Amino acid sequence: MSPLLHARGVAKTFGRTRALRDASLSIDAGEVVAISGPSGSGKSTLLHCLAEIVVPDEGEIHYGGTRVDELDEDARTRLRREAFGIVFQFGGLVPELTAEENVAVSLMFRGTDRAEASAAAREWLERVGVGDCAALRPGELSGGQAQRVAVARALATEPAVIFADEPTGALDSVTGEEVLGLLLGAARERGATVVLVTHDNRIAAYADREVVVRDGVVSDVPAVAR
Ligand SMILES: Nc1ncnc2c1ncn2[C@@H]1O[C@H](COP(=O)(O)OP(=O)(O)OP(=O)(O)O)[C@@H](O)[C@H]1O
Repeated sequence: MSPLLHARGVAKTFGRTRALRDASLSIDAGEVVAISGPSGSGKSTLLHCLAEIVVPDEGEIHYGGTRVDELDEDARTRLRREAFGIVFQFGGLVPELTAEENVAVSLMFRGTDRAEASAAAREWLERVGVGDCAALRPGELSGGQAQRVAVARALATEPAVIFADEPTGALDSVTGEEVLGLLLGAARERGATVVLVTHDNRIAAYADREVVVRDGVVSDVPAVAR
């Protein structure tokens, strides 16, 4: 079986910084993979390349057997909206929108009408334990509440892959583990794939597999050879 996500020889430079030099990684459908490594080693850049947020300078990214790093911006945006859910360290919620609207918007981008999207958003907020925050804006939420809203937003579209960049990094350890538990519980229930960046060993231990980035290099044994 070919992997769901596959990076081969990916390199990315920002100005004079070589963020990634040679990253190769294969992820199977339904796997929960932690990307760990020292600060500045290129973890987030790798996640952003896999999630089609950043285009690599060299190398290839394949998703579902199709090469996706060469798609144009519109096609990559469509892929992100249709197949991916993304959780950032600080939530990345839109400050002007309420919690409910933040979640509903991701569904509306996919064509769900407003009433249905709002109802689904309220349901997801309930599921992650912040149903009573639906009418609040991100500035009125605690860090843990905001991150639960971000998790609801990422899960609401039922994506095939959830990318999470230090999703618990801004939270205390108990809240962080609760938020991670919600994210992984919902993902595993649906057989979704999760790619999680973390520098925290305790968080990485929740994954099926951990890959380490060092100085922009990742070497990973393809799933078929393990
Ligand atoms: N948009 C950017 N512009 C300029 N430099 C960047 C950009 N993104 C990343 N870098 C640089 O690339 C290198 C790798 O960054 P990256 O964020 O991928 O590392 P990381 O392993 O996720 O780090 P951390 O654990 O500290 O978040 C760093 O030196 C960083 O400063």
